[in-house]
Amino acid sequence: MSLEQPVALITGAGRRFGFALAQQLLAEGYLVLAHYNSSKAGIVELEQQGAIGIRADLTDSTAVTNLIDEVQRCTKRLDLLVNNASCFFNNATVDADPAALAAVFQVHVQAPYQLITALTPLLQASGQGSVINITDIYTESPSTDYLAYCAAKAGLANLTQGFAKALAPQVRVNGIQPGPILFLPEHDGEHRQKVLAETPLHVEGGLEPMVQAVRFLRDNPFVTGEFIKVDGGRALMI
Ligand SMILES: NC(=O)C1=CN([C@@H]2O[C@H](COP(=O)(O)OP(=O)(O)OC[C@H]3O[C@@H](n4cnc5c(N)ncnc54)[C@H](OP(=O)(O)O)[C@@H]3O)[C@@H](O)[C@H]2O)C=CC1
Ligand SMILES: Nc1nc2c(c(=O)[nH]1)N=C([C@H](O)[C@@H](O)CO)CN2
Repeated sequence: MSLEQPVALITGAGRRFGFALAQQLLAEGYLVLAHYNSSKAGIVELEQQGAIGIRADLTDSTAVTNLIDEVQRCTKRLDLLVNNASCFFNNATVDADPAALAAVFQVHVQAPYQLITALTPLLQASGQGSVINITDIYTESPSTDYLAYCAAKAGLANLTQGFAKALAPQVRVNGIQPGPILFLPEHDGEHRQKVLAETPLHVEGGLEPMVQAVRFLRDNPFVTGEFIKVDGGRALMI
């Protein structure tokens, strides 16, 4: 790693948005620390492009500590931390399993808190340290089908504002509130049509608009404690 090479840690980098963002940052010359839990195949692909894969189950605080230790072994600076990892559990899932309920808050609140707190010295050493937390449009108007998930994402949104105040001026902290950027394979046509009918731009956003929002928040030196909605206008309708 050269002295000037920027370094990014992305959680949940093994698939979908986290994977796409990792590839973009690799292409921009970053040393990417690609965190994952189960998506090893994506990490192998990123490692072939120069990333360093680090596994940690973010429901396990000891695993998070080990992740932090590994990051500190890999680098003396951190230019960008993206808290992307997320477990999208609905009410039925968390009602059936107390561990799933706990996981929603461990992954979305506890682990980001641990990571931001412990990695602040590396973010300060960057001279342009930036944290971007991926929340959700439903933090302000919760979905009744995902009560715990929305509460946890609201907690991450609050951490975003709190750390923005606490870490200024050395480190900026912002959030992105996605809408329907990428459906899950299990989302059937009826669900997709319903969601897009309720979305003013009537299309699934895709991952590039999210990457563009990361670049804006990363590069704008006078924005902190702020959120960008990348949702096709869906937040207007909920
Ligand atoms: N897709 C969409 O339309 C929307 C997405 N968002 C948010 O945008 C972000 C990216 O979305 P998307 O790519 O669809 O997310 P996914 O649900 O596809 O991926 C989530 C990532 O989180 C990781 N993860 C989940 N649980 C754990 C855990 N216990 N320990 C460690 N890592 C874990 C997964 O790792 P692994 O695969 O290695 O297990 C995975 O890489 C998320 O924060 C999501 O909440 C918000 C609104 C809409
Ligand atoms: N971790 C995730 N969180 C969310 C997802 C997802 O796929 N993974 N998707 C949504 C959207 O509601 C989307 O599925 C459109 O219905 C919210 N959060």
